[in-house]
Amino acid sequence: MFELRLLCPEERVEPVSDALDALDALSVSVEDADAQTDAERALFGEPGLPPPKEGWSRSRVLALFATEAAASEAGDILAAQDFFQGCEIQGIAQVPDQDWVRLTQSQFAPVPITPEFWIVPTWHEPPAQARQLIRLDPGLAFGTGTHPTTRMCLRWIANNPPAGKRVLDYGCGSGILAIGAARFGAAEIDAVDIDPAAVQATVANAQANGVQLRAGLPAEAAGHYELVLANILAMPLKVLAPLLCAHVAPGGALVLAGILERQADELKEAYAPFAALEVSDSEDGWVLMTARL
Ligand SMILES: C[S@@+](CC[C@H](N)C(=O)[O-])C[C@H]1O[C@@H](n2cnc3c(N)ncnc32)[C@H](O)[C@@H]1O
Repeated sequence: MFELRLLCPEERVEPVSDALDALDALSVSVEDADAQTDAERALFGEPGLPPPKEGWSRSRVLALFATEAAASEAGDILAAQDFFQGCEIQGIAQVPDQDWVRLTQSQFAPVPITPEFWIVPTWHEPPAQARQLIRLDPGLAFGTGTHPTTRMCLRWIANNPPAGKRVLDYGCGSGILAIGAARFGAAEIDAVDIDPAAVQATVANAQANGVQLRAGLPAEAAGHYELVLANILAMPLKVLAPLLCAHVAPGGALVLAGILERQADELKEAYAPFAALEVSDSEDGWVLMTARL
Protein backbone atom coordinates (compact mmCIF):
# COMPACT_ATOMS: atom_id res chain seq x y z
CA MET A 1 0.00 0.00 0.00
CA PHE A 2 1.01 3.61 -0.50
CA GLU A 3 0.40 6.55 1.79
CA LEU A 4 -0.14 10.04 0.43
CA ARG A 5 1.03 12.51 3.11
CA LEU A 6 -0.43 16.01 3.24
CA LEU A 7 -0.08 18.98 5.57
CA CYS A 8 -3.26 21.06 6.00
CA PRO A 9 -4.31 24.05 8.08
CA GLU A 10 -7.29 23.40 10.39
CA GLU A 11 -9.98 24.84 8.08
CA ARG A 12 -8.84 22.65 5.12
CA VAL A 13 -8.87 19.30 6.90
CA GLU A 14 -12.53 18.50 6.31
CA PRO A 15 -12.78 19.35 2.58
CA VAL A 16 -9.45 17.60 1.89
CA SER A 17 -10.51 14.47 3.83
CA ASP A 18 -13.86 14.40 2.01
CA ALA A 19 -12.11 14.76 -1.35
CA LEU A 20 -9.72 11.92 -0.50
CA ASP A 21 -12.71 9.72 0.32
CA ALA A 22 -14.26 10.64 -3.03
CA LEU A 23 -10.93 9.77 -4.70
CA ASP A 24 -11.26 6.20 -3.33
CA ALA A 25 -8.66 6.43 -0.57
CA LEU A 26 -8.81 3.16 1.39
CA SER A 27 -8.51 5.12 4.61
CA VAL A 28 -7.91 8.72 5.70
CA SER A 29 -6.42 9.58 9.06
CA VAL A 30 -5.66 12.94 10.63
CA GLU A 31 -2.85 13.60 13.11
CA ASP A 32 -1.52 16.65 14.92
CA ALA A 33 1.40 17.81 12.75
CA ASP A 34 2.91 19.49 15.83
CA ALA A 35 2.67 16.44 18.10
CA GLN A 36 5.73 15.93 20.33
CA THR A 37 7.02 19.45 19.57
CA ASP A 38 6.92 22.69 21.57
CA ALA A 39 4.05 23.85 19.34
CA GLU A 40 1.79 20.93 20.41
CA ARG A 41 -1.51 22.15 21.94
CA ALA A 42 -3.74 19.53 23.53
CA LEU A 43 -7.40 19.63 22.48
CA PHE A 44 -9.79 18.64 25.22
CA GLY A 45 -13.19 19.60 26.54
CA GLU A 46 -14.94 19.11 29.86
CA PRO A 47 -16.54 15.65 30.21
CA GLY A 48 -19.74 15.57 28.15
CA LEU A 49 -18.90 18.77 26.24
CA PRO A 50 -17.36 19.01 22.78
CA PRO A 51 -13.71 20.10 22.51
CA PRO A 52 -13.27 23.86 22.07
CA LYS A 53 -11.87 23.38 18.53
CA GLU A 54 -12.56 20.71 15.93
CA GLY A 55 -8.95 20.13 14.88
CA TRP A 56 -5.31 21.06 15.29
CA SER A 57 -3.98 24.25 13.73
CA ARG A 58 -1.69 22.15 11.49
CA SER A 59 -2.84 18.63 10.68
CA ARG A 60 -1.07 15.82 8.91
CA VAL A 61 -3.60 14.03 6.68
CA LEU A 62 -2.60 10.51 5.64
CA ALA A 63 -4.48 8.71 2.88
CA LEU A 64 -3.89 5.09 1.98
CA PHE A 65 -4.08 3.85 -1.62
CA ALA A 66 -3.59 0.40 -3.13
CA THR A 67 -1.05 1.62 -5.72
CA GLU A 68 1.54 4.37 -6.00
CA ALA A 69 -0.12 5.57 -9.21
CA ALA A 70 -3.48 6.02 -7.45
CA ALA A 71 -1.83 7.96 -4.60
CA SER A 72 0.06 10.17 -7.04
CA GLU A 73 -3.05 10.82 -9.15
CA ALA A 74 -5.07 11.76 -6.05
CA GLY A 75 -2.32 14.21 -5.03
CA ASP A 76 -2.34 15.82 -8.52
CA ILE A 77 -6.14 16.20 -8.52
CA LEU A 78 -6.16 17.71 -5.01
CA ALA A 79 -3.36 20.16 -5.81
CA ALA A 80 -5.52 21.63 -8.61
CA GLN A 81 -8.48 22.43 -6.28
CA ASP A 82 -9.24 25.85 -4.78
CA PHE A 83 -9.78 24.37 -1.35
CA PHE A 84 -6.23 22.96 -1.39
CA GLN A 85 -4.79 26.45 -0.95
CA GLY A 86 -2.52 26.54 2.11
CA CYS A 87 -2.06 22.74 1.99
CA GLU A 88 1.11 20.94 1.04
CA ILE A 89 1.88 17.51 -0.43
CA GLN A 90 4.68 16.04 1.65
CA GLY A 91 5.22 12.91 -0.39
CA ILE A 92 4.16 9.33 -0.99
CA ALA A 93 5.56 6.53 1.12
CA GLN A 94 5.25 2.79 0.78
CA VAL A 95 3.59 1.20 3.80
CA PRO A 96 5.04 -2.24 4.55
CA ASP A 97 2.57 -5.11 4.98
CA GLN A 98 1.90 -5.97 8.62
CA ASP A 99 0.04 -8.88 10.14
CA TRP A 100 -2.16 -6.64 12.30
CA VAL A 101 -4.01 -9.53 13.92
CA ARG A 102 -0.74 -11.10 15.04
CA LEU A 103 0.62 -7.71 16.17
CA THR A 104 -2.51 -7.01 18.27
CA GLN A 105 -2.50 -10.51 19.71
CA SER A 106 1.16 -10.23 20.69
CA GLN A 107 0.22 -7.31 22.98
CA PHE A 108 -2.09 -9.50 25.09
CA ALA A 109 -0.25 -12.14 27.05
CA PRO A 110 -1.77 -14.36 29.76
CA VAL A 111 -2.26 -12.41 33.02
CA PRO A 112 -1.70 -14.07 36.41
CA ILE A 113 -4.18 -13.10 39.16
CA THR A 114 -2.72 -15.56 41.68
CA PRO A 115 -0.04 -18.17 40.88
CA GLU A 116 -2.86 -20.61 39.95
CA PHE A 117 -5.56 -18.31 38.55
CA TRP A 118 -4.95 -16.81 35.10
CA ILE A 119 -6.70 -14.80 32.40
CA VAL A 120 -5.67 -16.32 29.09
CA PRO A 121 -6.49 -15.04 25.57
CA THR A 122 -7.88 -17.77 23.31
CA TRP A 123 -4.79 -17.67 21.05
CA HIS A 124 -2.47 -18.62 23.95
CA GLU A 125 -1.88 -22.00 25.54
CA PRO A 126 -2.69 -21.83 29.28
CA PRO A 127 0.45 -21.70 31.45
CA ALA A 128 1.29 -25.06 33.07
CA GLN A 129 0.69 -23.76 36.62
CA ALA A 130 -2.85 -22.45 35.83
CA ARG A 131 -5.47 -24.39 37.82
CA GLN A 132 -8.28 -21.87 37.24
CA LEU A 133 -8.69 -20.01 33.94
CA ILE A 134 -10.78 -17.32 32.36
CA ARG A 135 -10.55 -17.36 28.55
CA LEU A 136 -10.97 -13.78 27.35
CA ASP A 137 -9.97 -11.78 24.27
CA PRO A 138 -9.93 -8.00 24.10
CA GLY A 139 -13.22 -6.70 22.71
CA LEU A 140 -15.62 -3.79 22.86
CA ALA A 141 -16.05 -3.82 26.64
CA PHE A 142 -13.57 -2.98 29.42
CA GLY A 143 -12.07 -5.86 31.38
CA THR A 144 -9.27 -8.04 30.01
CA GLY A 145 -7.40 -8.44 33.29
CA THR A 146 -4.65 -6.03 32.27
CA HIS A 147 -5.97 -3.18 34.47
CA PRO A 148 -5.02 -3.13 38.19
CA THR A 149 -8.64 -2.46 39.27
CA THR A 150 -9.88 -5.62 37.56
CA ARG A 151 -6.95 -7.64 38.88
CA MET A 152 -7.56 -6.52 42.47
CA CYS A 153 -11.24 -7.53 42.28
CA LEU A 154 -10.32 -10.94 40.84
CA ARG A 155 -7.65 -11.43 43.51
CA TRP A 156 -10.23 -10.63 46.18
CA ILE A 157 -12.60 -13.20 44.64
CA ALA A 158 -9.85 -15.84 44.55
CA ASN A 159 -8.97 -15.16 48.21
CA ASN A 160 -12.61 -15.02 49.37
CA PRO A 161 -14.32 -17.63 47.16
CA PRO A 162 -18.06 -16.87 46.87
CA ALA A 163 -18.93 -20.59 46.82
CA GLY A 164 -22.68 -21.16 46.76
CA LYS A 165 -23.39 -17.42 46.92
CA ARG A 166 -25.60 -15.02 44.97
CA VAL A 167 -23.34 -12.42 43.31
CA LEU A 168 -23.97 -9.08 41.59
CA ASP A 169 -21.38 -7.65 39.17
CA TYR A 170 -22.45 -4.00 38.81
CA GLY A 171 -20.70 -2.36 35.81
CA CYS A 172 -19.76 -5.73 34.36
CA GLY A 173 -17.93 -4.57 31.17
CA SER A 174 -16.62 -7.77 29.60
CA GLY A 175 -18.17 -9.82 32.44
CA ILE A 176 -14.73 -10.78 33.72
CA LEU A 177 -15.61 -10.41 37.43
CA ALA A 178 -18.87 -12.33 37.03
CA ILE A 179 -17.00 -15.13 35.26
CA GLY A 180 -14.34 -15.01 37.97
CA ALA A 181 -17.04 -15.37 40.62
CA ALA A 182 -18.40 -18.40 38.75
CA ARG A 183 -14.92 -19.97 38.66
CA PHE A 184 -14.85 -19.72 42.45
CA GLY A 185 -18.21 -21.37 42.96
CA ALA A 186 -20.85 -18.59 42.89
CA ALA A 187 -24.29 -20.21 42.66
CA GLU A 188 -26.25 -17.42 40.97
CA ILE A 189 -24.80 -14.41 39.16
CA ASP A 190 -26.34 -11.20 37.85
CA ALA A 191 -24.12 -8.95 35.71
CA VAL A 192 -25.38 -5.48 34.77
CA ASP A 193 -24.05 -2.48 32.87
CA ILE A 194 -25.41 0.79 31.45
CA ASP A 195 -23.69 0.00 28.15
CA PRO A 196 -25.63 -2.50 25.98
CA ALA A 197 -22.35 -3.46 24.22
CA ALA A 198 -20.98 -4.54 27.62
CA VAL A 199 -24.10 -6.64 28.26
CA GLN A 200 -23.61 -8.35 24.88
CA ALA A 201 -19.90 -8.91 25.55
CA THR A 202 -20.72 -10.40 28.97
CA VAL A 203 -23.22 -12.84 27.45
CA ALA A 204 -20.69 -13.90 24.79
CA ASN A 205 -17.76 -14.22 27.21
CA ALA A 206 -19.84 -16.15 29.75
CA GLN A 207 -20.91 -18.56 27.03
CA ALA A 208 -17.33 -18.99 25.80
CA ASN A 209 -16.32 -19.84 29.38
CA GLY A 210 -19.24 -22.21 29.99
CA VAL A 211 -20.63 -19.91 32.69
CA GLN A 212 -24.32 -19.40 33.42
CA LEU A 213 -25.35 -15.90 34.41
CA ARG A 214 -28.06 -13.31 33.88
CA ALA A 215 -26.78 -10.20 32.07
CA GLY A 216 -28.73 -6.99 31.51
CA LEU A 217 -29.13 -3.30 32.15
CA PRO A 218 -28.85 -2.05 35.76
CA ALA A 219 -32.62 -2.37 36.39
CA GLU A 220 -32.15 -6.15 36.12
CA ALA A 221 -30.34 -6.21 39.47
CA ALA A 222 -32.92 -7.39 41.97
CA GLY A 223 -32.98 -8.24 45.66
CA HIS A 224 -30.08 -9.12 47.91
CA TYR A 225 -26.70 -10.55 47.00
CA GLU A 226 -24.12 -12.01 49.37
CA LEU A 227 -21.42 -10.39 47.22
CA VAL A 228 -21.71 -7.11 45.29
CA LEU A 229 -18.77 -6.19 43.04
CA ALA A 230 -18.52 -2.77 41.37
CA ASN A 231 -15.45 -1.67 39.47
CA ILE A 232 -16.59 1.68 38.05
CA LEU A 233 -15.01 5.02 39.05
CA ALA A 234 -15.07 7.07 42.27
CA MET A 235 -17.68 9.60 41.13
CA PRO A 236 -20.38 7.11 39.98
CA LEU A 237 -19.55 4.86 42.94
CA LYS A 238 -20.36 7.75 45.29
CA VAL A 239 -23.68 8.37 43.55
CA LEU A 240 -24.47 4.65 43.59
CA ALA A 241 -23.68 4.21 47.32
CA PRO A 242 -27.30 3.79 48.58
CA LEU A 243 -28.28 1.56 45.65
CA LEU A 244 -25.25 -0.76 45.86
CA CYS A 245 -25.49 -1.07 49.65
CA ALA A 246 -29.21 -1.83 49.42
CA HIS A 247 -28.34 -4.84 47.23
CA VAL A 248 -25.91 -6.33 49.78
CA ALA A 249 -27.52 -9.05 51.90
CA PRO A 250 -27.08 -8.76 55.69
CA GLY A 251 -23.60 -10.12 56.44
CA GLY A 252 -22.69 -9.90 52.75
CA ALA A 253 -19.65 -8.24 51.18
CA LEU A 254 -19.28 -5.10 49.10
CA VAL A 255 -16.17 -4.83 46.90
CA LEU A 256 -15.47 -1.54 45.13
CA ALA A 257 -12.73 -0.63 42.63
CA GLY A 258 -11.93 2.16 40.19
CA ILE A 259 -10.81 4.34 43.10
CA LEU A 260 -7.50 6.22 43.20
CA GLU A 261 -5.56 6.20 46.50
CA ARG A 262 -6.28 9.91 47.03
CA GLN A 263 -10.05 9.29 46.62
CA ALA A 264 -10.28 6.63 49.38
CA ASP A 265 -11.34 9.09 52.13
CA GLU A 266 -14.08 10.63 49.95
CA LEU A 267 -15.45 7.15 49.29
CA LYS A 268 -15.35 6.21 53.00
CA GLU A 269 -17.35 9.34 53.76
CA ALA A 270 -19.91 8.74 50.99
CA TYR A 271 -20.51 5.15 52.15
CA ALA A 272 -20.38 5.89 55.91
CA PRO A 273 -24.22 6.06 56.30
CA PHE A 274 -24.50 2.53 54.85
CA ALA A 275 -21.18 0.67 55.30
CA ALA A 276 -17.71 1.00 56.84
CA LEU A 277 -15.44 0.85 53.80
CA GLU A 278 -11.78 -0.07 54.27
CA VAL A 279 -8.89 -0.18 51.83
CA SER A 280 -8.05 -3.87 51.45
CA ASP A 281 -5.63 -3.88 48.49
CA SER A 282 -3.73 -1.45 46.31
CA GLU A 283 -1.86 -1.55 43.01
CA ASP A 284 -0.31 1.16 40.82
CA GLY A 285 -2.04 4.03 42.67
CA TRP A 286 -5.49 2.32 42.67
CA VAL A 287 -7.16 0.92 45.79
CA LEU A 288 -9.71 -1.82 46.43
CA MET A 289 -12.26 -0.88 49.10
CA THR A 290 -14.40 -3.45 50.83
CA ALA A 291 -17.00 -3.65 53.58
CA ARG A 292 -19.10 -6.27 55.37
CA LEU A 293 -22.67 -5.19 55.92
C1 LIG B 1 -13.98 0.03 34.52
S1 LIG B 1 -15.21 -0.87 33.69
C2 LIG B 1 -15.17 -2.38 34.64
C3 LIG B 1 -15.45 -3.61 33.85
C4 LIG B 1 -15.25 -4.91 34.60
N1 LIG B 1 -16.23 -5.08 35.66
C5 LIG B 1 -13.87 -5.01 35.19
O1 LIG B 1 -13.74 -5.09 36.42
O2 LIG B 1 -12.88 -5.01 34.43
C6 LIG B 1 -16.67 -0.04 34.27
C7 LIG B 1 -17.97 -0.48 33.63
O3 LIG B 1 -19.01 0.15 34.35
C8 LIG B 1 -20.01 0.59 33.47
N2 LIG B 1 -20.72 1.69 34.13
C9 LIG B 1 -20.34 2.97 34.27
N3 LIG B 1 -21.26 3.68 34.98
C10 LIG B 1 -22.23 2.79 35.32
C11 LIG B 1 -23.45 2.90 36.04
N4 LIG B 1 -23.85 4.05 36.57
N5 LIG B 1 -24.23 1.81 36.18
C12 LIG B 1 -23.83 0.62 35.65
N6 LIG B 1 -22.69 0.46 34.93
C13 LIG B 1 -21.89 1.53 34.77
C14 LIG B 1 -19.26 0.97 32.21
O4 LIG B 1 -20.11 0.92 31.08
C15 LIG B 1 -18.14 -0.06 32.18
O5 LIG B 1 -18.49 -1.19 31.41
